[in-house]
Amino acid sequence: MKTLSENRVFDGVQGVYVHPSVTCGCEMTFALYLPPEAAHSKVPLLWYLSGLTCTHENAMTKAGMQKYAAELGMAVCFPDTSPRGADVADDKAFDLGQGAGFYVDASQAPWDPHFRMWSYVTGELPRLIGDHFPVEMDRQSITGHSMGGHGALTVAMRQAERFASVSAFAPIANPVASDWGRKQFTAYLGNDEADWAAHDSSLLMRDHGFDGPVLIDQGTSDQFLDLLRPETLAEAMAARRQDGVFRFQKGYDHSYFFMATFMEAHMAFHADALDL
Ligand SMILES: N[C@@H](CCC(=O)N[C@@H](CSC=O)C(=O)NCC(=O)O)C(=O)O
Repeated sequence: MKTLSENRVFDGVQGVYVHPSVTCGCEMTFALYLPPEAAHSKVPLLWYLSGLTCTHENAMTKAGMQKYAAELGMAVCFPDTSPRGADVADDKAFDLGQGAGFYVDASQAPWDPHFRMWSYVTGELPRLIGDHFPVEMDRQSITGHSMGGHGALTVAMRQAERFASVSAFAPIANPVASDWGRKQFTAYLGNDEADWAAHDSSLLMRDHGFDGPVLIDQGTSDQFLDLLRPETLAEAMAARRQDGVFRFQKGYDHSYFFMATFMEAHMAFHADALDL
């Protein structure tokens, strides 16, 4: 692993690191914020999974998480959203290929050699972080935006033992019934829709939910509302009687201005679940 940069911010360190990924078969970059406490003891870890077109950098620079992470004593990890490189398959569309890994392991050509974001964020990257940084791997929570909200919810519901809490900003909430999902799952996973269900947060919520608190924020002026299908997840939470809150926030769109506005509340929610 190589350090690309380390900057002091709110008395902690915002680092960016690159490592050869066995899972993705290419170099992967991630960012990790360590709060001041991490200089002398291990700290809990919050994952932030980003959306379409993002790298590790968007949330690191625009979500305003470092101030709250420093105050709460929490590390934050920002993975990339896909494998990258000249040898990695891509597509002209912004919502397929590089920058659009959808947190699944592809089984179809030409994506299958590298597009293994499920295994990367659930296996290889957590192991690497736990081995190299002062984080408490038995105290983790997860959040994300849009495609990353979909990732956060599906990872949390399928690896419930790993996470104290899950939240999401404007998640792609029902990808099996949306053009943000059907196109990508067909490309990455193939035509058998039975293989898609494990990556749909509304279906997972209906089937088994999450054993912990859930917080979802969705802007009412989001330009992608019809693709996100928030009502399907809200209905599934109600049907499941899930411990959680689903909030429609009046006038907010899909941008990082929305995340920055509600980030403090999300981080306080996770801090509470992590007993901070
Ligand atoms: N270029 C696209 C819009 C892409 C976009 O809005 N991406 C969002 C995530 S959307 C769902 O996953 C994002 O977070 N972008 C990065 C940012 O820094 O804002 C279009 O033209 O429609």
